Amino acid sequence: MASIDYTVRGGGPLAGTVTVAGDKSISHRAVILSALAEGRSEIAGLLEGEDVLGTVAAFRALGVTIDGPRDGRLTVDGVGLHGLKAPVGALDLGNSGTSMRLLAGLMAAQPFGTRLVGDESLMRRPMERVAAPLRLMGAVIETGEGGRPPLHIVGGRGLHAIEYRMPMASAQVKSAILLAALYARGRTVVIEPAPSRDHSERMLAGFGYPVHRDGATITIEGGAGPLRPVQLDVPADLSSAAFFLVAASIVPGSCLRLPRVGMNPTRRGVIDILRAMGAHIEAENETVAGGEPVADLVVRSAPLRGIAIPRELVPLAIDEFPALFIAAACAQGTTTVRGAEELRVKESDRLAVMARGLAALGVAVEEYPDGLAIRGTPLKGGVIESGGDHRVAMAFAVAGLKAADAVLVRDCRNVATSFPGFVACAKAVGFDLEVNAS
Ligand SMILES: O=C(O)C1=C[C@@H](OP(=O)(O)O)[C@@H](O)[C@H](O)C1
Ligand SMILES: C=C(OP(=O)(O)O)C(=O)O
Repeated sequence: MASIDYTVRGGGPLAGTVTVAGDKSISHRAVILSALAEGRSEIAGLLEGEDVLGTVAAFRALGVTIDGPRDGRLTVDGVGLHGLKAPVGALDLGNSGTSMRLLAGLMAAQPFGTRLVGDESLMRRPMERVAAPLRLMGAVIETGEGGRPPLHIVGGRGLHAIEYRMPMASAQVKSAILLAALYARGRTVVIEPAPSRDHSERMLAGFGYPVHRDGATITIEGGAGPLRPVQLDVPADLSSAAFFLVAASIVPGSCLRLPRVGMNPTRRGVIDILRAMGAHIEAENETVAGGEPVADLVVRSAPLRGIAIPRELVPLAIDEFPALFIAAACAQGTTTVRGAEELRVKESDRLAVMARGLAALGVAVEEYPDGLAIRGTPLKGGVIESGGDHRVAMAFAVAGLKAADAVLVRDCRNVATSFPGFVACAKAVGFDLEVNAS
């Protein structure tokens, strides 16, 4: 398959409104819980990115009738908690860690077996983190070599509740356990080492299923009733908005408006970090959509300064580090992040791939096992290997706005997994961005 490359050149101020697509994490969960509800749910604002389309395809293969998506609208005829059917063949979840880990939890509780596979990147990602707690619940799961996919899940095991202290802050692990716990005998307790995104807890409650939180402890009782279908509006994805928050901050004279962006406190670390660096971001028209806080964001360019990013903000901004590293490269002084070793097991090793790319643009970067130190430097042009990682590709497209010469970003096809409209949005507000197939 031809590689999709971006060429970005520096330019004038960015201006206008960017309507970023629906939140990826919330979209996955909306599809999953709608499929398990008793009756028809209607979702608006769904992300039509490949990752979410993979989750939709998986539920069709599990016997759920789903209409759409069209213009972000999806109608799901939920089959109830016990209505899924055995799929024919393996479920291929493409590039999506969220799909594989959440489905592992759900499939562990089904009366039939399943096999979960993915693309080259997903087949390298760690899966023992979900398999281990699910086995403690009574599931039988085989992982591939080194605890990686494929996942072979033997069905027909009655699960029982556990009390589980998670070793890392991971919403995917937490959500896999919560989905399995819907079917488990007894009361499951999950304890988080630090807050991770809480969309699953919020959405389960929205579908009428009781979930209790007390500090770091989440409690859920198996068999506590059906999920009731809903009408749900997915907010715009702050993780996609982050590229534009950084872009407008670093290009002098810029001002962008981003409507209806998700502002969940367990997601908004990127705003707190950028503000601490001196960014000018305002939230207007704050309201609630689909059980999630949303706001219109207005960002204006501002001189940024390097900071030591507080460790407690790391899980709250985990997907935004590629964008934040570009902000750091354009800031005055040095920015350090530590405690971010999870970045090594995303779609790529985001610490290594970002460090290499920044170095290619002339930035002084020091790499630690769990972080980076980046000294702000005027960027030169160059060629960047994205490692097939959508967030790395978009981050370096933003860097191109500030580089002295063109920045060529290779292997950008996977931008379609999380933000298929990225190029159109970027061009509409003034990016000088060319797409080439090589
Ligand atoms: O639950 C989710 O929707 C996600 C959780 C995070 O992963 P971890 O659970 O591995 O931290 C994040 O990086 C991913 O993009 C989406
Ligand atoms: C890590 C990410 O997604 P996933 O784990 O679902 O592949 C991401 O979107 O940055």
